[in-house]
Amino acid sequence: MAHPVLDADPMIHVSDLSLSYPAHAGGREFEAVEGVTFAVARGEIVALLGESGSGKSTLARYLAGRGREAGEKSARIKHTGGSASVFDVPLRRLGRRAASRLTAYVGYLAQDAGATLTPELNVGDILFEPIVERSKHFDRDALGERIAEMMDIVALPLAKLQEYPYELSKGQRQRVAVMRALMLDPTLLIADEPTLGVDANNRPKIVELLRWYRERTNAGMLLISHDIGMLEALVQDVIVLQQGRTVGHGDINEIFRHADHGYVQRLAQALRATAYDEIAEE
Ligand SMILES: Nc1ncnc2c1ncn2[C@@H]1O[C@H](COP(=O)(O)OP(=O)(O)OP(=O)(O)O)[C@@H](O)[C@H]1O
Repeated sequence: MAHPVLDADPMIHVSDLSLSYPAHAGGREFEAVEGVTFAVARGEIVALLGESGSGKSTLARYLAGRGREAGEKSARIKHTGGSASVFDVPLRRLGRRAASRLTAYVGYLAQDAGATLTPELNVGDILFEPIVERSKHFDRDALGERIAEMMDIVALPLAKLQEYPYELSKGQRQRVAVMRALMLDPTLLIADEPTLGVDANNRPKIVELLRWYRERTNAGMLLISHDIGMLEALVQDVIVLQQGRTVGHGDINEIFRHADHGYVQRLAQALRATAYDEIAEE
């Protein structure tokens, strides 16, 4: 069984990758990602962009080693072509044990993760949960200090540690979810829309948290985000998907300035317009 090589460079290597959802409810197998090629170098932050339904979440979940984790069979991702590896571990036919070995190092923030926090746990327990699940022996004081530092960065008062998800706003829940994804010190973070549902004033706090984490650990990141503030602060390379295929790939400024694909041009315009709207709001 392949063991994760944590200093592998690139961290993520994807070549001509195709991913499908199985046929269900009388429908056909659906190819969500088609022939995608890219790499994320060690310590690099790359963004995946593209309109709704372009395959971003499918690709992110698969690369996070969670492709077969979905409860329903119909949501399990099938590797139908090409290759993908993370920390030199090939993802095709990844067994359960190999997956759990890999996911110990790959943090994953699912889309809308703030909405799926365990309702019966308070924020403190939600943050400790991944650690407790891994081992009963940990330095509670050191972790407590780290949690306090993260709470400060995302501007959540410490009193919130005692509150339950239903007592928090949507944006507060999302901030807790992002903190939780960092608790196991992932060497690679794959995050699906980390600032989604967070108001414009609080989005920079999530950006700040990711920047802080990255400075501490030099972790690599694959971010799905259309948040222009986040892209500008953290990202250099972007991959643009449309209907499962790559339609742009390269330096963010180059891609947006010299976009030769109509969709990328429209996306760049839309992102600029969003940024201006936000400035106008403030
Ligand atoms: N469980 C599933 N079964 C069949 N098709 C699916 C399933 N989940 C997603 N799809 C389809 O796969 C395609 C890619 O979906 P995906 O969620 O990866 O796109 P996305 O770019 O992340 O979109 P969004 O920005 O809306 O999250 C879509 O056409 C979607 O309808």
